Amino acid sequence: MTTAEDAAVSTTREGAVATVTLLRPGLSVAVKTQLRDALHEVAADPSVRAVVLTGSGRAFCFGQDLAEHAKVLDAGASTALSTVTEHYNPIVVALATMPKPVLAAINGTCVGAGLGFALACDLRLAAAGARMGTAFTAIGLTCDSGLSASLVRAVGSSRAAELVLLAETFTAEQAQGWGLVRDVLPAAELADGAAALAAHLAAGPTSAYAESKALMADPHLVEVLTAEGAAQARLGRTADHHGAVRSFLAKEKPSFSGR
Ligand SMILES: CCCCCCCCCCCCC[C@H](O)CC(=O)SCCNC(=O)CCNC(=O)[C@H](O)C(C)(C)COP(=O)(O)OP(=O)(O)OC[C@H]1O[C@@H](n2cnc3c(N)ncnc32)[C@H](O)[C@@H]1OP(=O)(O)O
Repeated sequence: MTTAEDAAVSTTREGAVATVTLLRPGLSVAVKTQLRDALHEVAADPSVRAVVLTGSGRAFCFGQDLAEHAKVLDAGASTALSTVTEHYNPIVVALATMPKPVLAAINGTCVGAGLGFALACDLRLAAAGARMGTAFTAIGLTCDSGLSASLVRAVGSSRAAELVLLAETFTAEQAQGWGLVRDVLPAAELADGAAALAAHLAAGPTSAYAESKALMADPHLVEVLTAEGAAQARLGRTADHHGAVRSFLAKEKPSFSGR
C-alpha cells in the first residue's frame, strides 16, 4: 500500500482521460514500479480512452536515478540489471501497446529512459525550452527503453547516431523541427494543451486508434528490448560505467578508458 508521502507517481482522471504524473524526475525503483503499475491499470480500464504521461516541476524525467544506481552497483547487486526486465521494458511495452492513445506532455528536462518513455508514447507535446537527450553513452551505457529503435524510426539513423554517440542535449524546438514533437507550448500552457488534445482523442474512435497503433507498432519491439538489456548487462560491468556514475555524482568530468 503506497502512502501519500511514498507516492512517486500519481494518476488523476478527467472524464475518459487519465493523467499519469511522475512526481520525481529520477527513476528510482519506487518511481519505476509505481509507473509500471499505474500504466497497467489505465491500460486495462475500458473507461480510460486516452492517457497523458507527464512530469512535475521543471523536469519530465532524468532517467535512471544515478544516486540509487550507484549504491546497487557498489553492492554488486544483480538487481541493477533486473530493473531493465522488471521495470523499463514493461513500462515501454505498456506505453507502446495499450489499446488507446498515449500523449507525452514533456514539461521539462527529458533524458535517458525518460526520452525512451516519451518516444514510446504515440504523440508528444513539449514545454518551450525543455531540454532532451539520450544521456546513455555519457555514463558508459547504451540505449534502452526501446530508444535504439524508436529514435531511429523517429529522426532517421544519421541523426539518431549523432544524438546517441555525442549524447548532446537538444531543445524542444529542435525536436519539433525533427518531427519528434507535435507542438511546443509555453510551459504555463502545456498542461491545458495536453488536456485538450487528450480530451479530443478520448472522444474519438478508440477501437480505430487501437487497431492503428497495432499496425504501426514496431514489430521487433520485444527483440529490441531484449538486445538492449543484454548490451546493458555487458556495459553495466565496465569500469567506464562505474567511473562515469561516480563522476556524475561527484560533479566531475568523467574519463573513459574505453572498457
Ligand atoms: C555490479 C553488477 C552490475 C550488473 C550490470 C547492471 C547495469 C545495467 C544498467 C541498468 C540501468 C540502466 C539505466 C537505464 O539506461 C536508464 C537511464 O536512463 S541511463 C541515463 C541516466 N540519466 C542520466 O545519465 C542523466 C544525468 N543527468 C544529466 O545529464 C543532467 O543532470 C541533466 C538531466 C541534463 C540536467 O542538467 P541540468 O539542467 O544542468 O541540471 P543538473 O545536472 O544540475 O541536475 C539537477 C539536479 O538533479 C540531479 N540529477 C540529474 N540527473 C540525475 C539522475 N539521473 N540521477 C540522480 N540525480 C540526477 C543532479 O545531480 C542535480 O542535483 P543537485 O546538485 O541539485 O542536488
